[in-house]
Amino acid sequence: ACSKSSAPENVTPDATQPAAAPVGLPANPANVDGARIVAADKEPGNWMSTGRTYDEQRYSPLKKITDQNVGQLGLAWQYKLDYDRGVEATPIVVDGVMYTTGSFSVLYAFNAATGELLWKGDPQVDRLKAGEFCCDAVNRGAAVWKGKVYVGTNDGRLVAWNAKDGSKAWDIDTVVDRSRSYGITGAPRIMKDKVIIGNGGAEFGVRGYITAYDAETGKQLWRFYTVPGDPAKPQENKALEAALKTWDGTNWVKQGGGGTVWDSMAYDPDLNLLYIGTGNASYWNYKTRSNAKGDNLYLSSIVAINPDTGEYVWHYQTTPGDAWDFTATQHMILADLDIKGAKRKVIMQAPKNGFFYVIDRATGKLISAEKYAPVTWADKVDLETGRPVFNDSAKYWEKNGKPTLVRPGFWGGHDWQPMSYNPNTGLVYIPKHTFAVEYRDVKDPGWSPRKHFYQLGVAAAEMGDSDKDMKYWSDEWTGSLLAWDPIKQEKVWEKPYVTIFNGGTLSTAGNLVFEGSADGRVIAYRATDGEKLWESPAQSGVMAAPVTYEVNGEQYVTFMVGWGGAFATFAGHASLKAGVRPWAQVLTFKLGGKAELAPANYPELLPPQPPESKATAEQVAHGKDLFNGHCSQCHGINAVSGGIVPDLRRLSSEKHAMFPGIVAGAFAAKGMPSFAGIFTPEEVEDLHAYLIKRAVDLKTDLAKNENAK
Ligand SMILES: O=C(O)c1cc(C(=O)O)c2c(n1)C(=O)C(=O)c1cc(C(=O)O)[nH]c1-2
Ligand SMILES: [Ca+2]
Repeated sequence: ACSKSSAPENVTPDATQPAAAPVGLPANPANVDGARIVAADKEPGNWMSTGRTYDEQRYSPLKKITDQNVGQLGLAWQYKLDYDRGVEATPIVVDGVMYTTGSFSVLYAFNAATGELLWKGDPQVDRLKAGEFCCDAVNRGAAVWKGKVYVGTNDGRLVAWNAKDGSKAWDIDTVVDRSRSYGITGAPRIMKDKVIIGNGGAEFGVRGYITAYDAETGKQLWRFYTVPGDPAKPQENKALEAALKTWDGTNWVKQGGGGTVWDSMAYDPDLNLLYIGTGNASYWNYKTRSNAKGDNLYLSSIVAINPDTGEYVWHYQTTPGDAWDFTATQHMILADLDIKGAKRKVIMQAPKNGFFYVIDRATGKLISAEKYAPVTWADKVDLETGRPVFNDSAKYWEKNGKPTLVRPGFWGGHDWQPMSYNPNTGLVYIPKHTFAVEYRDVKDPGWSPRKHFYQLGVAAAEMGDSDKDMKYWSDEWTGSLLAWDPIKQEKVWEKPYVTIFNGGTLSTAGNLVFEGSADGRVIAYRATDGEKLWESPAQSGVMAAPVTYEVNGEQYVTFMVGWGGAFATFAGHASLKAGVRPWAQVLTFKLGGKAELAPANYPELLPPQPPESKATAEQVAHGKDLFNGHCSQCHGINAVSGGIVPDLRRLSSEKHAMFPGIVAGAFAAKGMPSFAGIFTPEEVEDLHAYLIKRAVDLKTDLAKNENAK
C-alpha cells in the first residue's frame, strides 16, 4: 500500500511528478456532490455524508444482512489506529473507499473491502495542546465533496485533503481568538459547495460560532455567532441584536458566553435550511454569568440558518438560561411523520436536558416534548409556550453553596453519540444515559486567562474524598439502548448497559440496530423488539456509530473502536466499571467473514510507589483543587484515571523524583503538555503532595483487597 502520510506543511510537493494514484482507488475518488447526496437512496451501497443522508437518519436501506442471518457475521478486516485514545468518527464510504478519522484528527483512507490503507493525512495537531481540549483528542469524522476530504482539527483548523493521493489541498485557521481554548471535534457538513464547521470549548470560556468556507478554495463565505458579543460594540446582525436583550449585566462578555456548535447539524434542501445545535453557556453558572436573568439566546438551541447567507431564520431554545451544561448539540434527525392525521416535516432531538423534542422544521414551532430519561430540573414542557416549566430544586445558585442534585447532569440523558431513525419501525434508537450530578454554587471566581482551566463558575461532580463516595456516583450512572416512538412520545423497548457512553446507533432495512458498547462489545439487535441477535468482542469501549455499505455486491458493517472521550478521561473512577482499556481500531464485519481478531496489547499497569511526604493537609487540599481544575479533564477527577492517559497514582519512583520536570514539559514528546510558567513552584509541590496522597490511598486500597482474598 502507498501510505502517504504527514507531509510537513512547508514542503511543496514536486509539481513536475504527477502523484500516482494508490492502487485500489477509483479514477475519481470522493466524487460526491449535493445531487448525489440528495439521491443517496439510489446508491445505498455508499455512505456519503456523516448521517448518510442530509436528513441524518443513519438508516441504511441495505438488507443483505438481516435479522435472519446476522448470526453469521464474522470479521472481514481489522486495522489498528495510531493513538489509543477516544475514537468517535463515523466513516464515510464512497465507491469502495472508506475515509475515517482517529485521535488528533488523523485521517485514514482505506480500501473498504480489504482494510488496506491507501493513504493517511496527519494534520500535525500539536500533541502538547491536548490540555486545551475539554474531552480528549477526539474527532467525529470527515466529509467529502468533489474529490476532496475535509477534517476539522483539535487545534481549530479545517483541512482539505485531495482524495486521489492524500496530499493537502488547503489548511486554514478557523479560530477567531487564539487566546481562548477553541478546538474542533465535530464532522464538517457540506451543501452547495460550502463546508460548514463549528467548534468546542465552552467549558474553558469561549464565544460560539460556525463558519462557511468555499469547498474548492477554503475562502471564508460567512460566519454566524450563536451568542452576542460585547454590548459596547455593534452586533454582527439583527438576530444578535435581539439575542442581546436576553442577557443581563456584562460578566458573560469576558466569560465568553458559550453556545459552541461542537457537533450536530442537518440540512433540508427543499426548505433550504441548515440546522445547527448550539451548546451550553460559558460560564455554566447562570447567576455569575447573567445575574440569573434572561433566556440567554441562542444557548442550548436548534437554530435554522439560510446556508447561502448565514442568516438566522428561526430558533427553538430547549433550555432557556442554561446552567447545567445542557447542550442542544446532540444529533438531530429530519423525518416526515404522521401526527394527528397530518404529514409533518419534523426535526427530532434528544438533547442532554432529558426531553425528546419533535419540532416543525419549517417554522421552529414545538409539536411535542416528553422525558426520555429521569429529569428533575423541569416538570414538563408547556406545549402552548414551548417553554420548560422549571423546578426550583435544580437552581443551585439559590442554595447558599449547598450541593444540589440535578437529573440529568452535564453528560445528559444522551450525549453526542448519534441516534438513528428507522422509517419501517417508526422508532428512534437512542444511546441513553441515566445520569445525575451535584452542582454547588461557588463565590464568583472571575475570569482566568489560564487556557486549560475549566471555567464554569460552579463546582460540579465533586466526588468527595473517599472511594466509597466515588463508587456511589459511578453506581448512579448507567446507560441503555432506548427504542423510542417519536409520535406517541413513549418507550417501546430498552436494553441496559453497565455505564454511560455506549456507542451511537445504526438502523437498517434488515430489521436491525447495530451498536457498540462501553464494555467492549459490538452488538446487533432486532429493530422491532430489541432481541439481541449477534455480538462480538471489540477489545475496547465503543462510542462511535457504526456504518454499513456494499462493495462488489457484498454488505459490510464497520465499527470504529476506541475508549476515551469526556467520560473515560474525566470520570475515570466510573468509566473503569466498563472494564475496558483503550485500544483504537477499525473492525469491519461481513456474512461469513473469517478473519482472526489480532490480540490487543494493552500497556502494563504499575503498582503505586509513593515517596515519603511531609506536606500539610492544607497543601494536599490546595493540590486537589489545582488538580481537579487543570488536570482532571485528562487524568480523571480525584486522579482516578480511566486509563486513556497515565494514572498518576501509579507513577514509578523515578517519575515521582522528576515530578517538577514532568510538569515543566519533560515528557512533551510523549504528549504531556508543559505547564511551565503556569504553576508556581509551590503549586507544583502541592499538586505533587495531592498525587502522593492518592497513591497512598490506592496502595492501601489494593492491600486491603489483597487481604480480603
Ligand atoms: O461545550 C463545549 O464546547 C463542548 C465541547 C465538546 C467537544 O468538543 O467534544 C464536548 C462538550 N462540550 C460536552 O459538554 C460534552 O459532554 C462532551 C463529550 C465529548 C466527547 O467527545 O466525549 N465532547 C464533549
Ligand atoms: Ca459542554
